[in-house]
Amino acid sequence: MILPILNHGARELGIELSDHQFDQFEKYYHLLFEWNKKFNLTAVTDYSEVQRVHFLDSLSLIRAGIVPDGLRIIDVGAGAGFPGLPLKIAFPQLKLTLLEATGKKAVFLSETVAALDLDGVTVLNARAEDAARQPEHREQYELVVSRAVASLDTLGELCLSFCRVGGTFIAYKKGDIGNEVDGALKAIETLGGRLRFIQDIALTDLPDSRKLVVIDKIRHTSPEYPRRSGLPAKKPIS
Ligand SMILES: C[S@@+](CC[C@H](N)C(=O)[O-])C[C@H]1O[C@@H](n2cnc3c(N)ncnc32)[C@H](O)[C@@H]1O
Repeated sequence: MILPILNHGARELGIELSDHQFDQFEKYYHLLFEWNKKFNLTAVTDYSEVQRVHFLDSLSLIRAGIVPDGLRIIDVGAGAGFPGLPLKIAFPQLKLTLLEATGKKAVFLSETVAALDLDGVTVLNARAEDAARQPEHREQYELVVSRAVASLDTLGELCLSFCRVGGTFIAYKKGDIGNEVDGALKAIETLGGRLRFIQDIALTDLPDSRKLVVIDKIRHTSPEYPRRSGLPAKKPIS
């Protein structure tokens, strides 16, 4: 089964998917659709739209010049699995942690990982503020990704302490983010990061000004961060 929009967009990104990988995406779509009847996992359930705004958008990461295969990666606030799970399907060698605070979403993620027979995936039902203090997660990841979780200043605090020095944090964003990025520079610097660049996605099937904010981790994050649960969103570092 070939998902036509995903197929077209993946090729535009230079990603060649096998029949098995298309089958996994197809199964993922059906699980999302079925679970969404009982729990609100996503507002987007149309077959074409899921391929565009969930699957393809997730894979657009490689426009940042990073091929994630083999990397240790964490998706902070994974929700129904975006962008982490499409990346894992497309790049099976990566070692993925899906971090999600809401219990029922974490159950969906665990069941989907099992149904798709994916190995090397850990589902962590926790808040970022707590998980980032655990030694097995703190500064352990070469790549940290997050989409639609918080504004960049808050997100920096939730994400940068997972990233090892020399690693990369990539935030998926959309629209005019100039002010948001300017307002987050102090927080990023305080947390040991440095903005490298902002990459426009500009795919034929994703024309709505999506962007990747690419941040290098250049110094250790001070142990005082992240602050206790809720504070990064309530009082972003400024
Ligand atoms: C709008 S959803 C986006 C989900 C997914 N990343 C996507 O793009 O479809 C935000 C998710 O982040 C989770 N979240 C928010 N704050 C979090 C935190 N501090 N730690 C862990 N998860 C968090 C929420 O439970 C929710 O599932």
